[in-house]
Amino acid sequence: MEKLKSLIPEDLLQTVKSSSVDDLPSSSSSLLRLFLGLPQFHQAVSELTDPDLGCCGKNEETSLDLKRRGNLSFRSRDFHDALRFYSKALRVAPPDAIDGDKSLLASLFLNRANVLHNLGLYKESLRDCHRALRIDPCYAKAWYRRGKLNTLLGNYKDAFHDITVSMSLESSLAGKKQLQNELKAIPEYQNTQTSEHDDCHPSNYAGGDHLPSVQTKVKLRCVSTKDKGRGMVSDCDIEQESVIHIEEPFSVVISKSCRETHCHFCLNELPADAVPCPSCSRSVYCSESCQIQSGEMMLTSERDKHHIFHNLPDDIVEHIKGITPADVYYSENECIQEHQHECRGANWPAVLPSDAVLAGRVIMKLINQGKAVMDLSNLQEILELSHSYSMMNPESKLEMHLLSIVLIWCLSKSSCPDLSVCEAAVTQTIILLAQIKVNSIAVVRMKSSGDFLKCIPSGNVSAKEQIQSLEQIRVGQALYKTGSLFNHSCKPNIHLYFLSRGLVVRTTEFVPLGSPLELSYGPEVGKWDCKNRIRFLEEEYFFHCRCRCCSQINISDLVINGYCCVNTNCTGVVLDSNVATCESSKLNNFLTAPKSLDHHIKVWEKVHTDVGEVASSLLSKHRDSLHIEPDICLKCGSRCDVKNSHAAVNKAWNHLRRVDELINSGQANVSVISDCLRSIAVLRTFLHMYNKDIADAEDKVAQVCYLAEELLDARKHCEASIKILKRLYEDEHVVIGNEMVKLASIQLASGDSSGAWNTTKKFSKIFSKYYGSHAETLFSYLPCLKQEAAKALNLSS
Ligand SMILES: C[S@@+](CC[C@H](N)C(=O)[O-])C[C@H]1O[C@@H](n2cnc3c(N)ncnc32)[C@H](O)[C@@H]1O
Repeated sequence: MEKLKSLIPEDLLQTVKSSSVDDLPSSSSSLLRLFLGLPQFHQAVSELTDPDLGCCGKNEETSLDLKRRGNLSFRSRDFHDALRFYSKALRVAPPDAIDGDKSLLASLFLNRANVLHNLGLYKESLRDCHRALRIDPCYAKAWYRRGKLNTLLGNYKDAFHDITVSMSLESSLAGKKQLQNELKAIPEYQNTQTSEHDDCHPSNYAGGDHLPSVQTKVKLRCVSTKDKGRGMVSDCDIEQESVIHIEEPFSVVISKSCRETHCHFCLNELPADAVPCPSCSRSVYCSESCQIQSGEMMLTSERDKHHIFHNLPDDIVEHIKGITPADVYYSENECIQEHQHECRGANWPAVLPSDAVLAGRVIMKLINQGKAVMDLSNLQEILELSHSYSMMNPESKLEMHLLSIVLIWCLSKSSCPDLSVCEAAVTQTIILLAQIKVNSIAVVRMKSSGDFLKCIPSGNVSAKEQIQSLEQIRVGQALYKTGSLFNHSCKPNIHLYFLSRGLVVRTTEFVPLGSPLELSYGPEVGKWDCKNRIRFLEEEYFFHCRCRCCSQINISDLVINGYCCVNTNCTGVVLDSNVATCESSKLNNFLTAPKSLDHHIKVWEKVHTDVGEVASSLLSKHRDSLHIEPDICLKCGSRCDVKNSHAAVNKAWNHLRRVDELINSGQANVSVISDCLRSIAVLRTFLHMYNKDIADAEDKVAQVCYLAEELLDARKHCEASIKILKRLYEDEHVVIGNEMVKLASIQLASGDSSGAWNTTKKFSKIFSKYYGSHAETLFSYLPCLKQEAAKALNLSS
């Protein structure tokens, strides 16, 4: 991209960078004309579309080499390395390649099945045998391995049939005899289960996560609002914790960082027996059903070899046909085909940013559905999504011009020759990219619990593990057409989460009829102060937030970055100039809007009734003093030197930041704790008691104390952090739930079973408010922590 940018003359560069939506036809056609005439452009795009130049195609030689390396690792019993090599070999193996007298793919699946068997991953191994047999139904060793696995898994009837088929394919007498013995070793199979086949039907996708249904009585409506464009509102009273919306994405693309670890269709974590895309070496799926749903063919043998088994008993032939059907059943309608146009080894989907790949998927979906015309001139009217192109910064505008030209070119060259590379297509794609910026949603998962969950049995802190903490990873980016109609609020009343690639939206409070249903696009009251939230939304989403909390005074915004008063008897708050400017403009807007004389009083009462006892401890009780100025205490009016306080706080933080390194390198000990306590004392001297920095510092100290096995102190500091966070958010905010998970693990470790049990009940209630019955599926350590707490309570009673 940088090379292409350098080819644009200065005047055109300026035209593009300063373009508005109305200028797009002219700026995009000038840029397109320039590029089409430049050999450097053609050179660059041919590298993106030519499968021979790219690195995403199949390659028999590489696959054979990886197979050899896998074999060596297997022989030296390094099963993890062998698994890695065979999985890589599978990704680059061409579907028709032969190794010796066998299909390369079938032999790789079977080799991997052997490795998985040795690693104790029996179900995964069974699935790989199944895959080898679907490609080659006459693969005696695969039938044999399958029989062994089915025996281990207690599927004796299947095991008997598998070994019988293997025996029928075995030519040597000695071999037949050995198999005969294996058959005899299978326990009596009457009334035993049969194995679960790896179901490849598309309706069965996504690692088993099925979307819940929307509560039957819930009604929503899309309305036009004065400040925020269209938005969703409730069309009836809606109870807290109701599922109000579910939706499959219109299009989704996996994050670059998750390409090797997550399924490219459902975005769930990949199992050890992941299946590759049959046409490229880039995409990989958790199962055949995801592979097919993505629009790919499953790897199957084209020849029907079932006649070879004609002299076997009928029930065995049926068994064979059940496992190795000649045709795989799937209907075109059930396939999303979102990946096909990126296949055949072209490099551009691996190189272009996610926004552009997502745009490519949207365009191809609309073309495949017969909705978009070939010059894409009707794209906007089909999608009906909002965008903020004119508000974007000059660099983003230039980037979008370049990306849309490159994308349209790549699509037309690698998969859709009828697509016209013209000004209309480029203009519409630029708008689509702008729509994606504002409307696409990051699909997230909680980090695998296995990475950080160590449920500590009561009274035992021998493991030097960090306290539980919840980390999200961004696994993909998706466009949900209705989901994108929910506006943002810094104090949201709905919460969204994902089951596989499906979106679930839930209310987190009671929502009366006609109220806006709004979620947080990232910033929330309690997380950042008002000016930081506004800045984030302007930079990332290109709009100025008009939610209630960004236009009216609220206590959290006043204290989150506040300083304390110099007067030690005063509990008031002092603001620096940035925060004071933002907060006083909120106050002024509020005061000046209605003109009645009574207004001042009304505002004052409102402030006090809304924020209750905290407000009265922070602000002057005299109506006339309702005035926000930097460096002046809002309660007693004392002047404070915020600059000086700021320097002292920074110094303390530099110290606390170094503590992180010690925690991570496992060097947290008692001397670190006393240093941390000194830093906290500094923070408490200069900052307001509800300043978020103190909560963060307390949290850090709790961590250090926990690692140093000073559990009572760990608990005290964890509780201190929670106390502040409750003031900044609200008692039952999910952030408090997360902190309580930490508190419960400290309580468990210190043997406080009833404390742990009570905390567990509290955080379970909070998580259920946000995630309903999915909480325990999404956070697999929650049931574990609950179980430990219950066990500890029973033991102690
Ligand atoms: C994902 S869309 C939401 C639907 C949009 N209102 C529409 O008409 O299609 C995001 C856009 O909605 C508007 N919006 C959402 N929340 C807002 C808020 N709190 N304040 C101002 N505008 C908001 C902004 O224009 C933003 O770019």
